[in-house]
Amino acid sequence: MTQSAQSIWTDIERIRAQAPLIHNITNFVVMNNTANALLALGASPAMVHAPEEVEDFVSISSALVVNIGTLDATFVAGMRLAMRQAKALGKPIVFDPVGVGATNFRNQVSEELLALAAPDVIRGNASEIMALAGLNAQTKGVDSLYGSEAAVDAARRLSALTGGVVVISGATDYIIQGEKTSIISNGHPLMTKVTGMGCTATALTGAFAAVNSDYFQAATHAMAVMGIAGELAVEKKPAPGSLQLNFLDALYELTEAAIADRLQLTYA
Ligand SMILES: Nc1ncnc2c1ncn2[C@@H]1O[C@H](COP(=O)(O)OP(=O)(O)OP(=O)(O)O)[C@@H](O)[C@H]1O
Ligand SMILES: Cc1ncsc1CCO
Ligand SMILES: [Mg+2]
Repeated sequence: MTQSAQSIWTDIERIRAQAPLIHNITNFVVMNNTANALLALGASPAMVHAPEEVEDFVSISSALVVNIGTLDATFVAGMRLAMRQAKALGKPIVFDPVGVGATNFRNQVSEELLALAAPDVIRGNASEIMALAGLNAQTKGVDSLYGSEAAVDAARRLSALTGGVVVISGATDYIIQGEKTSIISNGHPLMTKVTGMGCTATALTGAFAAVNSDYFQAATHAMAVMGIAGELAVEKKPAPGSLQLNFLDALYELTEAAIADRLQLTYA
């Protein structure tokens, strides 16, 4: 048993024991998927975005996940209030810049939110991380046009700017903070055929950040679990509908042995 597998398992046991309340302001597409993934992992999700109540909700939650996938002015108002409150209370903030680079609205809102309350973890695909770092990156709506390795320099600059962790997901996941880099090579290409697997990675990162205040470790653990659960699900049946269901079962049934057997984690 490697130390890394043990440390991932310790976090999963904490999540299962504590069932931390994870406050999600997320998009209409993935609300159901990410709530179910958080439940299967052992956390307690709530999808709460009304500006009238987000501050109260942040104060009873263990982490805040903000995802800009289906943005409008009301969502933005809720995100501002929630992120400011999370900062004031020292709760971890995980940010998913879905589709940033595709429109000026997404670019402006992301820039404003980052300046308002620097996220502890940002998770995006390569196009999103490059766009967020100020590069004029090409994006195809919410899908990446680049491999994750193309965004490593951008992620490092973004991490220097926020002081937080930046995760680039893809065939290989890079988790970057300052000079530190961890690399997860788990996962399966079929995962791109289910909507919101990236958003799910972000939501799970919220659960790990709720139980592990070393956010570099928390993000690394979340990406490892994401990839391993994806592999287990594809092995049950390699098709998108089944993958979506079997992924939840894999999260729920995950064992320390499966993590130790499959973990593909290196540090650079
Ligand atoms: N080609 C691939 N090979 C192996 N695993 C992959 C591949 N592409 C994605 N994954 C897995 O899927 C996870 C989600 O990453 P992806 O980069 O596809 O998110 P995304 O583009 O933000 O998705 P979405 O916007 O739909 O939520 C990765 O962390 C990884 O585990
Ligand atoms: C498909 C889609 N469109 C807006 S958000 C979202 C979920 C995947 O990012
Ligand atoms: Mg995405």
